Amino acid sequence: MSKRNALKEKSRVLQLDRGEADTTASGENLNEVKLHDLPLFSFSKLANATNNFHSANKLGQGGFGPVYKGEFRDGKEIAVKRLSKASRQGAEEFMNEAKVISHLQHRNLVRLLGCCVDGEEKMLIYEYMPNTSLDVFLFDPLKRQLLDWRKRFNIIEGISRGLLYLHRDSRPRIIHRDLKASNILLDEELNPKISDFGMARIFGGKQDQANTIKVVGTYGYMSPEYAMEGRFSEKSDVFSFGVLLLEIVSSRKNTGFYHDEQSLSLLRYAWKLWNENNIFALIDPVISDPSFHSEILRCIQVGLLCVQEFVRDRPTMPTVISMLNSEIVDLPTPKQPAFTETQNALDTESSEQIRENRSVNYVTISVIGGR
Ligand SMILES: Nc1ncnc2c1ncn2[C@@H]1O[C@H](COP(=O)(O)OP(=O)(O)OP(=O)(O)O)[C@@H](O)[C@H]1O
Repeated sequence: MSKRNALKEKSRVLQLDRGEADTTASGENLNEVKLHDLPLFSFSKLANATNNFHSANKLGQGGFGPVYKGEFRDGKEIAVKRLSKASRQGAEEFMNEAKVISHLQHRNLVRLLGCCVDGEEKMLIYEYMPNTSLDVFLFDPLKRQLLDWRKRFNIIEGISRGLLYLHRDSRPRIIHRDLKASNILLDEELNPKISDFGMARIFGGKQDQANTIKVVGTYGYMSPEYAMEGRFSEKSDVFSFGVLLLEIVSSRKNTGFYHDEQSLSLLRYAWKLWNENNIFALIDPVISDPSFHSEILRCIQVGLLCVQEFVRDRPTMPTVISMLNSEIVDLPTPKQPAFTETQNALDTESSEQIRENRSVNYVTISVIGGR
């Protein structure tokens, strides 16, 4: 390799400067990510685009640092995630995100436009999503009225297609592990894009499940086998998708939702209504036009199938899509969802403790895994 090419190659390697390298069992260096074909942006270009990372340009704060809105001279808008130097966890997620998303391209995944590596500075540059994230619409009394049923169904379909791509069509295959409303970004036409791959895992060859003692994810969206045993697979993402689907239909958060004096999670409430033959009561009145009822009911039933307690009972994403499109006409009757029978560890006061342990939006529940 010529000196010039070697230099170019070096600049395409993101490195964490923290002494000894962490490696995987196969010897892969986790502190180094090779970003072939990913455009590099200079620090000065990004500083210009974001008005020197001005606080007025700040879109929010994620697990690995602030996110800024920027605009290039030609008018192209971007979102810049800047790795904050303080957080080691953030640095790991940053490297993971760069590694995972630089391989992916799908219209329902947020697009990574490039990166910046300049001394201590590390940034990832994304297409800008003017409507921010789904939670901002869904859980706001005024904004949710902008989401009629057609738009919501389009969002459900888009997320399911993005997830199908990750599970079955992308190379390598990906388990997202943190699917939730705040990780679904919306473009100008409210089309959904799955984002935040900081916790995603790459699955090789025929691998269909993995274990971890470090459970990362978000309270309310994690499947029982993942939250309690650290076991994750396509089906743990399917569980999160089911929670998300029920949230989209009801405009209610799975967590922090209380019905009457009893505290019921959304899953419990949905299951109660299902058993009382009163499932239409779950539908957000904003979308409750009787002409859509059969389509909405189908979506609720798919959602309930996805959140079933046992992994084997939950559908895969190809089946979910066939069910949503009515290619499968007769849907199975859902069995009991997870976290609905007894007061579960994730559903009682101990969840308060878990919430307190949350750093921004994720939890580390290694205790529940029973090391
Ligand atoms: N491409 C983008 N376009 C517009 N806004 C974005 C974009 N990416 C992120 N944001 C906004 O920036 C904020 C932080 O995003 P980020 O993905 O870093 O963290 P998060 O998902 O909110 O939290 P966590 O990383 O803890 O899960 C969010 O409020 C999101 O709405």
